Amino acid sequence: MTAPFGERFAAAIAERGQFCVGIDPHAGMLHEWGLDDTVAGLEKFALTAVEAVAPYCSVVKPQSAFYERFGSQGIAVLERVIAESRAAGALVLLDVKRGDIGSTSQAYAEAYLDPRSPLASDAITISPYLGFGSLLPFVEVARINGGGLFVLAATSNKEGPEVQEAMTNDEFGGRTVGSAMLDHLRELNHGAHPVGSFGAVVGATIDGSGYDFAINGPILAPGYGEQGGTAADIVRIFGASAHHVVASSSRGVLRLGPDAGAMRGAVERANDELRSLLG
Ligand SMILES: O=c1ccn([C@@H]2O[C@H](COP(=O)(O)O)[C@@H](O)[C@H]2O)c(=O)[nH]1
Repeated sequence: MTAPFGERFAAAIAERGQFCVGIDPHAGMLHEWGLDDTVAGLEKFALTAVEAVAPYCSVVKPQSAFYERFGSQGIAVLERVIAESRAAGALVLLDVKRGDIGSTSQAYAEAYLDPRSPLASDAITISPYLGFGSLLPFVEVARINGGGLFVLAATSNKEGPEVQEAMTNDEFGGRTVGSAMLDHLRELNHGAHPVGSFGAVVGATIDGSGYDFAINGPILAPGYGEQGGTAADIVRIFGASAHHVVASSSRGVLRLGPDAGAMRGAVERANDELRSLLG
């Protein structure tokens, strides 16, 4: 039986560090690598990046949108990215930001977290915009299969605060929407050791004051690198909770390709920097 995601996450970052690489085959990046914006270009790009970084980082985060763009053939490439990243020993966090009414959430959960699915990953990102309760099928399927979830709480983009910093009414605790999501995660992870399986997405670019990040769960911090987030920001934003954070960068690493040594070097530098600041 697969161990709970939280256990596997804690072991992975202890062994390989707190840096996550996003495998995001942007059309412009394919062009920079001298590849065509075709399925063949996508496959070459994504698998070259996986081979260069997956053996050296704890978490690999393919962004589903860049594969979906090519329809079923792009999804077939995503399946290989997932399989080859896992074979290289990295945890795969598929960035799909799914979420719907409960019955549909159930189907999404089975698509990404049931090991019988061709897209089965270690963890996925999910969106709570239909209410946290609508996500409970994801929680059930994750529990059964040892999977992990990362719920959007305080995202890295400048538009996020319109929703995430809106206040809930008294019936729902009179707190910001982002804080409400962190509170739900804290409840789900209560008592888990070494850390729970239910994580938050919190940008490495945000102010962060006003949030309590002690959720006893993993935290994905995208926006590191290209969007301006730094290792110092991880310490500033998360404080004592920083030891459960993976800082994620996509373009910041991929821009160095197709030179595998350069991409691997970027992973090692980021891991070293995070280790020296986070201990
Ligand atoms: O708050 C969020 C949530 C997800 N993302 C995703 O992370 C990467 C960022 O890519 P960079 O090239 O390192 O900027 C991308 O897949 C986003 O969809 C995010 O940026 N912010």
